[in-house]
Amino acid sequence: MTIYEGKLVSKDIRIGIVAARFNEFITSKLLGGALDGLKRHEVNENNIDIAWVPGAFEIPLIASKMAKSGKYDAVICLGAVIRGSTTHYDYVCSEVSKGIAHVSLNSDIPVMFGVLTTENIEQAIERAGTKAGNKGFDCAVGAIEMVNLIRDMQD
Ligand SMILES: Nc1c(NC[C@H](O)[C@H](O)[C@H](O)CO)[nH]c(=O)[nH]c1=O
Ligand SMILES: CC(=O)[C@@H](O)COP(=O)(O)O
Repeated sequence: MTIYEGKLVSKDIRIGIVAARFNEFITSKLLGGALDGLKRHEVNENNIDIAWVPGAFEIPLIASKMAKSGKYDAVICLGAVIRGSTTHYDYVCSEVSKGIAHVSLNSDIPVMFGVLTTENIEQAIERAGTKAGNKGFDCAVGAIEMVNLIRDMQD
C-alpha cells in the first residue's frame, strides 16, 4: 500500500496570489491571513507575488496567467462576494467558482479557492480573521500541502 501525503514544509515553494480589490476591507484581511500562513510555514517572502484585480470576476484570468507562467508552484485566489439587492451576486459567484475550478483542472499546479461567498458582511467578517477563522490562512496551508503532495507523488 502506498499513502501519499503533503507535509507542511516550504522547500522553496513559490506562490502567486490573486486578490480582488472589491470589498477590500475583507479581502485585505484574507491576504493578511494568507501571508501569515505562508510565512509561519517558512515560505520565503521573496517567493510570493501578489496581483490585485478589480473584483472577483477578474480573478480567473489572472490566476490562469500565473498558473501558465511556470513561475509558481501554487496560486491562491482571494475575494469576497457579498450578496446585494439584485441577482448579480449569483452570476459573480457562479462564474468565479467555475472559472477558478477550470484553471485548477487545466493547470499542473494547485489553484486554491479562497473567495468568500456570503449573504451579508457579518458572515464575511467572521471568515476573514474572526470567529470562523481566516479563509486566506486556510488556503495558504492548503497550498503548501498540495504542492508537497504532488511532489511526493512524483518522487
Ligand atoms: N459585487 C461584487 C463584485 N462585483 C464586481 C465584479 O467582480 C467585477 O469586478 C465587475 O462585474 C466588473 O467585471 N466583486 C466582488 O469581488 N465582490 C462583490 O461583492
Ligand atoms: C455581489 C454583487 O455583485 C453585489 O455586491 C452587487 O450588489 P447589487 O446586487 O445590490 O447591485
